[in-house]
This record gives sequence, C-alpha cells and structure tokens, in this order.
Amino acid sequence: MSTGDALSIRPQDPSPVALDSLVGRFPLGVFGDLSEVRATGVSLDSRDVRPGDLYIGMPGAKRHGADFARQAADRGAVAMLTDADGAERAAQVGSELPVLVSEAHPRTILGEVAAAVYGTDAVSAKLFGVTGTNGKTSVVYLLAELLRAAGITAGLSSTAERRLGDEVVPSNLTSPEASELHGLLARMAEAGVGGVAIEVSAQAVVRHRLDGVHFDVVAFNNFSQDHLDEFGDLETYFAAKLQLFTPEHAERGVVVVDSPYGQRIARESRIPVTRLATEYGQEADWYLAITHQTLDGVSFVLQGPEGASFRGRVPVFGRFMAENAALALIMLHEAGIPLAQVSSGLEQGLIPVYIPGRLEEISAGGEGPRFYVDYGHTPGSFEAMLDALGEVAPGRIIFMFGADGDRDTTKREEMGRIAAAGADTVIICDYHPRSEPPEAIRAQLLAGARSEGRAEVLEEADPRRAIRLAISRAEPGDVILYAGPGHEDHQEVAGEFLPYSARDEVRGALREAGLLP
Ligand SMILES: CC(=O)N[C@H]1[C@@H](OP(=O)(O)OP(=O)(O)OC[C@H]2O[C@@H](n3ccc(=O)[nH]c3=O)[C@H](O)[C@@H]2O)O[C@H](CO)[C@@H](O)[C@@H]1O[C@H](C)C(=O)N[C@@H](C)C(=O)N[C@H](CCC(=O)O)C(=O)O
Ligand SMILES: Nc1ncnc2c1ncn2[C@@H]1O[C@H](COP(=O)(O)OP(=O)(O)OP(=O)(O)O)[C@@H](O)[C@H]1O
Repeated sequence: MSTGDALSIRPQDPSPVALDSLVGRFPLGVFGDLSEVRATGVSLDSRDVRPGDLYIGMPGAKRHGADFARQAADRGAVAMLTDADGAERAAQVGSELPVLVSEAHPRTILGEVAAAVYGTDAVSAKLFGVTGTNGKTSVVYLLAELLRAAGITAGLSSTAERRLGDEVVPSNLTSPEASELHGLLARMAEAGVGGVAIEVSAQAVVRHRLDGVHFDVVAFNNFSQDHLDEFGDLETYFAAKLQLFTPEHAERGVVVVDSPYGQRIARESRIPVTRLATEYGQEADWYLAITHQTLDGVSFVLQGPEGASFRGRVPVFGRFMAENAALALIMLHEAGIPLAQVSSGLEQGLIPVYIPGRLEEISAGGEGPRFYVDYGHTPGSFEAMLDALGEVAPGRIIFMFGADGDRDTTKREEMGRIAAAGADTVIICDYHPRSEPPEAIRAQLLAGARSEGRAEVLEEADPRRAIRLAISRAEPGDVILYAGPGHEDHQEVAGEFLPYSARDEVRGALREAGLLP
C-alpha cells in the first residue's frame, strides 16, 4: 500500500503528549496558553502537517517556516515551536497558535523534541546506519532483504523511498529531517519492526537530522569526491562522515578498509569498529572474495573472525555489489543476528534484492543488447560501474549520462574522463540543469571525455533522443548503461520539475525497437 500523497510515514495510533512537559526539558519560552495542548506528531513542513501536530517554524536558507504558521494551523497544528524571529513573524501573519520559543536554533532541539512527542527516546528495533559516497542506498536495500531472510520485519529509509512493508512514501532527502525520522521510527515500532536500515548523508550528520537516534551499528563503505559545493573541501566532507563514528551516534561500526579513507575511519573512530577488506594483503577482520561474476550477478565468499563465513550471491553485476552485501551481512552479525539465521532464509545463498534505479536492468536479459538505468553521479561510481562492466560485458559498452546543475561543478570533467576511459561509446545528454545553461554543463563533460581520446564521444542534449541513439548503435551482446536518473520521476529545469522517468522512457524506446514485448 502506498500512502498516496502523504509526505511522511507516521504512527497510526499515537499517544498525545502534553506540550507543557517540553518546557522544563528544553530551553523554551511560551507565548499563549499551552496548558491543555497535546501533540500527536511533529512536522517542519506546513504541507505535511496533520491534525494534532506541533509545527516547527524553522528558519531556512530561503524562507522562515513561521511565515507558514497559518497554513499549518489550517491543517490542524495545535502549536508552533520556533525562534524569536519566528514568533514575531507568526504574529505578523495573524497566527493564533500557541508558540514555544526556542533560545537555541530550533534545529538543534528538533530531534530530541520529536523523540519526546513520538516516544522514540528508546527504540527496541535494531537501528542500522549506512554512510559513504557511493552505495549507501544499495546497502540499505540489502540490509532490509537480509533482515527479512533472518525472519525479522524490516523497515528502511533511503534516497529513493521510506518503506515499511508495503507502506511507502517517496523521499525528498537522502536522510529525512529529524521530525520525519522519528515519526517513521514510531510507526515502525507500532508495526513491530525488528530492524531499520537508514541511509545517512554527510549533510544529515552536520544538520542535526539524526539527533535523538542511537544506531546499533553504523557502516562506512567508500569515500570519493562529491558535494564540494556543500562542504568546500574533501577534508570537511570526510569529517562529517567520521562524526557518525562517535558514541553520540552509534554503538559500533563496520568499515571497508580497502582505501586510505576507510583506514582513517577505522583508526579515528571513537566507537569500536570491525574491518572488511577485499584484498588479503590488507589488515582486516573480515575478507571478501569474489568466486564468480557475470552480467547477471556476483557470487562471493565472506570470512570473518572465529570461523564466521557466508557464501552468497547478489543478482546485480559488479564486485562492489558483493562488497555492499558483505557490509550488510557484517552489520547484522555485529548486531547479534547470526549469519546462519540469514542463510536459512535464502535459497542457496541468493539474496533476491531489488534496488530501485540502481543498475536496474530494463531490457529482458538474454543476448541483448542489455539496457541498465543507474543513479551513479560521481566519478567514483562511474569508475566502479565501468570497471565492473569491463569484466563482464560480452560486447561493447555504451555509456550515457549528464550532470547536475547547481551542484559540485568540479567533478564534471573527471566524470567525462572516466566515462571515456571505461566505455566504447559515450553519449552526453542533459540531467537536471536547474538554473545553469545546459550546454555549459555538457561542454564540461565533453571536455573531460574528449581529453581521454579513447571512446567515441557523442552529444545529444535531449535524454529521450539520447536513449534512442544509444539503442540504435547497440548490437546483441552490447551493454547500455544510463547513469544519473535512477528511480527519479522528474527533470529539474530552470526551477520547474518536468515529468521524466528514465526507466519508463527506456522501456518505451526498447519496445519501439522491438527489443521488449
Ligand atoms: C541545504 C539544505 O539542506 N536545505 C534543506 C532546508 O532547506 P532550506 O533551509 O532552504 O528551507 P527553506 O526552503 O528556506 O524553508 C524553510 C522552512 O520552511 C518550510 N516551508 C517551506 C515552504 C512551505 O510552503 N511550507 C513550509 O513549511 C520548510 O519545510 C522549511 O522547514 O530544509 C528543507 C526542509 O527540510 C530541506 O528540504 C532542504 O534540503 C534541500 C532540498 C537539499 O537539497 N538538501 C541537500 C543539500 C541534502 O541535504 N542532501 C543530502 C545528501 C544527498 C546525496 O547524498 O546526494 C540529503 O540527505 O538529502
Ligand atoms: N560500493 C560501491 N562502490 C562504488 N560505487 C557503487 C557502490 N555501490 C553502488 N555503487 C554505484 O553508485 C551508484 C549509486 O549507488 P547508491 O544509490 O546505492 O549510492 P548512494 O550512496 O546511496 O548515493 P546517493 O546518496 O546519491 O543516493 C550505484 O547506482 C552504483 O552505480
């Protein structure tokens, strides 16, 4: 069951909490009468307010949430928590909601306030947090699948969606704001969920979105260039990821130590960590070996301390996907869930995971050409995917992609260069140009691709035409990989969200070409 137009998953039967009980616990002043006011939920977006909510009037980069106090009240908010400026703004817009005025930035108390309202101070489900530059979503879906195999009801929060059984809402952020996260955890507790897999962005760590959540196990898979528009330099971006490995956030950690960044997390972590390596020369606690791989999947053996071992298979190509699975398995082991319990729920070790928009095959398999849609948008993910395809693609590799406008511009040339180094044909098209001129974004990607001088490099701005161009050039045995749009359903152009689903478009184009029924 999809929750329709709802923006968040919430408990169905919440217990009302008296809001004046918050006043003693947090540095809050009060305007208005709170004595009879009870809240059943928390929201910082007026469009997501439900009857009984405490509305958080959050000062933002573009707007002040308190300006939306009337809309929040119209939707049933019972009170607002904001800063001093917000209290004045609410009065100016004629809001009659009682106001809790926070001395500190409301974001810094939001997590604890939401935990108090939702009763999620102590959650009995095992909480798993996954961070890294590439592969977080994949690990989260693998975790959920492995939990199910172990007989444990699973919930997840990812870039693609928040999900609990068949209750699902699409995500607007990789890691939700703290109010949404606690609502989700409360619903999961209500539904008897035993394990929750949560994707953790670096932005979430530094923006207090995890406050009031204590993970049983956190994991780090890899680190490479991304989000420099946000963090300025790699060291600041890395420090945000490292911050997850502290007792404030988590009990214990699992780290892939193949790279110097992983080794640094293991060394500098302030919680106990266990280490995974994919090469035997590397000092680690767990080792992963690939035993067989084709376009249809990867088989692997994982070995750990005291004879722990697991023989498995993921139905997606790429060594890194086996690494993602290994990381998820070790996280469960670290949470006290025996690997044998996981194996007992799988048929011959096959982890039947479906990861929306991540190396998702749209074609029908077989002789091909085969067409995959992916969410990769970093040099690191391009390299991982193209290396993997180089090992398993029977024919040529046709790689199409674009780049985000208004986001880290410094990675574009490198994306182009890596694409042309790993593919036979590169087709550069538009992705989300946002406010930038699309031709200028393509020019940077083209410059990188042409600097490599290996692949045939083509430009086709319109992604719909680029898909058809790729198909027209492909022979049986060839693989087309379209990186960027993944599960998304829109293209963001000059402030507008235009409907665009790469998966539907590719499906349609394959049908037109007689390659799909
Ligand atoms: C830089 C950043 O983190 N911005 C976040 C911030 O936006 P903002 O400060 O600009 O908010 P604003 O638009 O000024 O609005 C202020 C307040 O008014 C509220 N409002 C606004 C309009 C309205 O009609 N009603 C209403 O209540 C908003 O909900 C907000 O609370 O607060 C918003 C509400 O929660 C977030 O949606 C928004 O994330 C934006 C979309 C974003 O792009 N964030 C990125 C940087 C991000 O966090 N990315 C990471 C990693 C992604 C990855 O790995 O690739 C992530 O975890 O998603
Ligand atoms: N372990 C990995 N190492 C390198 N690349 C990976 C790994 N796992 C997946 N990828 C590639 O990166 C792409 C993005 O994967 P995924 O969505 O799981 O990452 P993410 O960290 O969640 O990214 P985002 O936060 O942007 O959603 C995948 O589609 C795949 O191409």
